[in-house]
Amino acid sequence: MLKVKFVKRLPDFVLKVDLLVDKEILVLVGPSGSGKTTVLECIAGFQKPDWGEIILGEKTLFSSSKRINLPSYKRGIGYIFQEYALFNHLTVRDNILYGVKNILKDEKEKQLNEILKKFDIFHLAERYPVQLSGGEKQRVALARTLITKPHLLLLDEPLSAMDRKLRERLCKEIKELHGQWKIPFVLVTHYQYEAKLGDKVFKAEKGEDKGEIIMKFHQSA
Ligand SMILES: Nc1ncnc2c1ncn2[C@@H]1O[C@H](COP(=O)(O)OP(=O)(O)OP(=O)(O)O)[C@@H](O)[C@H]1O
Repeated sequence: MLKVKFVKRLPDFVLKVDLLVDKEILVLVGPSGSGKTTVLECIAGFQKPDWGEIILGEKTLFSSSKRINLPSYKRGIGYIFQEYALFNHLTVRDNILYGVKNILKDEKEKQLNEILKKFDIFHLAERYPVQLSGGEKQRVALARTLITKPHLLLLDEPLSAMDRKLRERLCKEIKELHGQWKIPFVLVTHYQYEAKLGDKVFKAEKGEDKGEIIMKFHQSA
């Protein structure tokens, strides 16, 4: 279970977030600049809220009252960025192994082979990211993240660079993957069609409170 409740002052508005995510897919929808990436970055530990709490399972990731702010590498979170952020100078194999530390070489190879098979990218292991299609890059990015066994997966507009047909296929893949992994997924998008992936969909809504502009995410029916 992920509990997120925080306030963060941004240059143009105050972002107020209150979300509860079980082992389900939560989608945040909103126009450009509504604070979606900021929500993910606060959960991941790349940005700091001004006030509030972020709790994942039993672990407090952030608490303003308890003065806790775990660094991102201790949060056990996987993050899929907008453009996947693969390392272009590394092969698929080395991209995937990048985050796997402190385990024996044989075990590392075993985990690598398992994940390459699972994502149907075994044949791509020695290729570089520039030699991959958009869908293949997504699978490598997912494999790289999931090999670290995160307790939560954050996806920032994972399908925005794809054509419609591929988007539909990859939407399905994300849904299937979620069924296997059984951890909370939080996906942000400004496309309505990706919202159908969500067990819960929250939409950005602008309001006003005591003369201040507030941005909140409200659950849509
Ligand atoms: N590091 C930062 N410093 C100051 N302002 C920022 C910073 N990052 C984002 N902002 C501002 O915060 C607001 C929310 O940005 P954010 O990137 O979270 O929106 P978004 O909904 O993810 O947008 P998009 O869909 O375009 O990615 C914007 O007004 C943006 O200009």
